Amino acid sequence: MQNSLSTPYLPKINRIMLKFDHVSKRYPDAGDALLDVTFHLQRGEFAFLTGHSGAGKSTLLKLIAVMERCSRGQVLLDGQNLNKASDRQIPYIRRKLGLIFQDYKLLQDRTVFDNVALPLVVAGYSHFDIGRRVRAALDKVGLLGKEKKLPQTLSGGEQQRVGIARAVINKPPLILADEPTGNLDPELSSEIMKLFEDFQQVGVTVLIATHDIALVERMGHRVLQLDHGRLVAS
Ligand SMILES: Nc1ncnc2c1ncn2[C@@H]1O[C@H](COP(=O)(O)OP(=O)(O)OP(=O)(O)O)[C@@H](O)[C@H]1O
Repeated sequence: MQNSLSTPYLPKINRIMLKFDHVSKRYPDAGDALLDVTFHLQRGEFAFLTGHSGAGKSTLLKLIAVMERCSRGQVLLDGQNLNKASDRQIPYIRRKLGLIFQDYKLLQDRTVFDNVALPLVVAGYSHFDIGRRVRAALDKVGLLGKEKKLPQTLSGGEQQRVGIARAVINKPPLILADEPTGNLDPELSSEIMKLFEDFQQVGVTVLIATHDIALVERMGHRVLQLDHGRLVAS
């Protein structure tokens, strides 16, 4: 029998952040975009997702963000079965994710501050908390002096940093990035990747889809490789 004194009152933490269990995805009137994909990411892992154009990288990320649902198998995010998630639960699931895109997806008529603040405004944070947290996030990505600028006055690398600050402002446990350095030169790409590594250092799980094989090889992290929807290396 277990001694209750030896059992600390800790919240249950799933060591597995993300699990794909025999996942397939078929789009109507198209072939299988993913076929029998099985892997998992431990909390705090850093992995790249690679593969040719059309291999299924974006589809895999969309299943995690519940922008698409799988046709077979199961996707579990932090222990939650996403197949069973109701539409009402989707905003709460997405708060666990920091989503980063190749084209930054910034609001061009809003300042850097407003772009980064957006998730906190939506979540109902106080004015005081928003100011404090936005400045801390901008400091982290090296943009503290640029809070009043409009995105189009910034370089590509700076705009992506704004996108990253916005993605991490809610302290999500999982960062998903789809070709985050696709529009950047090698030096800026390395700087952005260094930022992702900094988040991993504090326990965040990171999954980055990229075509940039040279960058992937240079960084030496785990690689999940898709080929025509099948996972051929993990
Ligand atoms: N909404 C959709 N409807 C129908 N087919 C789709 C849809 N989205 C993707 N596909 C198809 O699924 C396959 C995988 O596409 P996906 O965008 O996931 O690949 P990818 O590896 O991200 O490619 P890229 O590197 O070019 O972005 C492709 O054959 C694509 O044409």
